[in-house]
Amino acid sequence: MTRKPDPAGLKLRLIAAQRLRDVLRGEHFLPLTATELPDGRDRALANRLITTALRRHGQINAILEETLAKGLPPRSGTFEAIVRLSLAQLVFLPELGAHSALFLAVEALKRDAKARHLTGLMNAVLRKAQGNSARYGLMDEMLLLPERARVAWSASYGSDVVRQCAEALVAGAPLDLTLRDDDPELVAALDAEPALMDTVRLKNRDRSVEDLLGYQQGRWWVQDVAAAIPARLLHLAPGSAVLDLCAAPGGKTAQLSKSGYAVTALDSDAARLERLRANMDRLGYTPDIVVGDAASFAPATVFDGVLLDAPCSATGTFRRHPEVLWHRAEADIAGRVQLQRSLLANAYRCLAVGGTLIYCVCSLEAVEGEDQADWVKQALPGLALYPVTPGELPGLKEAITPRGLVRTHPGMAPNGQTGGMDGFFVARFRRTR
Ligand SMILES: C[S@@+](CC[C@H](N)C(=O)[O-])C[C@H]1O[C@@H](n2cnc3c(N)ncnc32)[C@H](O)[C@@H]1O
Repeated sequence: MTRKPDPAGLKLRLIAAQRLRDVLRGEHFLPLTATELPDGRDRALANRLITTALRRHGQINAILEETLAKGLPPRSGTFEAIVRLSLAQLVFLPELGAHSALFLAVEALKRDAKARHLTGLMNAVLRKAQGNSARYGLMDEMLLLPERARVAWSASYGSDVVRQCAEALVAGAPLDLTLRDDDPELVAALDAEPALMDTVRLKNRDRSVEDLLGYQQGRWWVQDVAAAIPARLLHLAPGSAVLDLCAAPGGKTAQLSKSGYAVTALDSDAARLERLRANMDRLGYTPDIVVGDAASFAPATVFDGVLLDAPCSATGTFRRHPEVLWHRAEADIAGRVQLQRSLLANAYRCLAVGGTLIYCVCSLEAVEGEDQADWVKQALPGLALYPVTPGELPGLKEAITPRGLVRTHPGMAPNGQTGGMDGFFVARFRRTR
């Protein structure tokens, strides 16, 4: 007996469900690649379903609460991933058609021995959601954010910014590039617009990063406009010795190299440093590369500048990694705060008297940002705050706080641009003794 061929669209949903399941279990979201799903249209659709399910995670939680009286069935294989992908399609991507969402959800479930007994439940949930899809489509945007983030961000920035963050979560992020050289012809050919200093923003993007003009020749690197701010604030003389702690994959190493500094790039993750090395080879920069622990690294000679881009909750990157919002609990943010303090203390030891330290995190949590600047004041008295002035960030004065710290969030954009920016915090210090 010959087996019936799989219905069209099933394979991509099975692969998407696997990827979403991994992310729900705590992995970082990486879009499916051509190796995983060679057909470009299938791949684009699978990635769209996953990203919609992740961006709408909070609203889908509310739908599941209403439609699953007893909650998610335990030990049910891919059930949760499939129901989330199907709700994403049914409610938030109606142009893809309801029929395929319902039919392929059940077909996908039948392929999973741990979940195939739940086809009745899947049908019931999706039919209820279909009946209510107009109402679900208009759900409160605030449901998009977990309560922890809503409360913490409201306290730090006010409710308007929280709403802007919710809107930015749905909108996603544009692609920003930092240019290796002043290159107006390249900017025009890329259909990009100047965003801030040597950062440009692509207006349209119809291909993968590697296929964009100038990538292979190392004429730019991908870096959100907010992420490009910290390295610009060092202002040292060319040739100065600069230590880039926590450097991989090297966006800031490339900027420091471009400024003409003698750069040492350190990271504890050897595999990520290999990516840094490949990036520097492509761009033609030659920093010293060191595998080491930034909390205990003891250089033979101190540095004129240290940039500490500390490991953090990464909640400022939620437009590209919506899962960070749901993976970060209070306790693990507190763990990162302690790690950041030990890295700050060692960054101070690595810095020459008179040298400049930049501390930054891609986080929207004040405990990892503004509060750390307060901690430095009382715990590391040899470091004095060296305020950032409005003239240093033309077109982005609103990001500079009265104390001279830099705070960006997705509701901001430089020079009247649209498309927002990552949430970043930057503090600059000088070693006084
Ligand atoms: C925010 S990422 C750095 C991004 C990088 N600066 C850039 O601009 O491309 C944080 C990095 O910290 C590294 N890291 C975490 N703990 C570390 C430690 N104790 N010592 C050195 N690096 C560490 C991670 O491996 C990761 O590459």
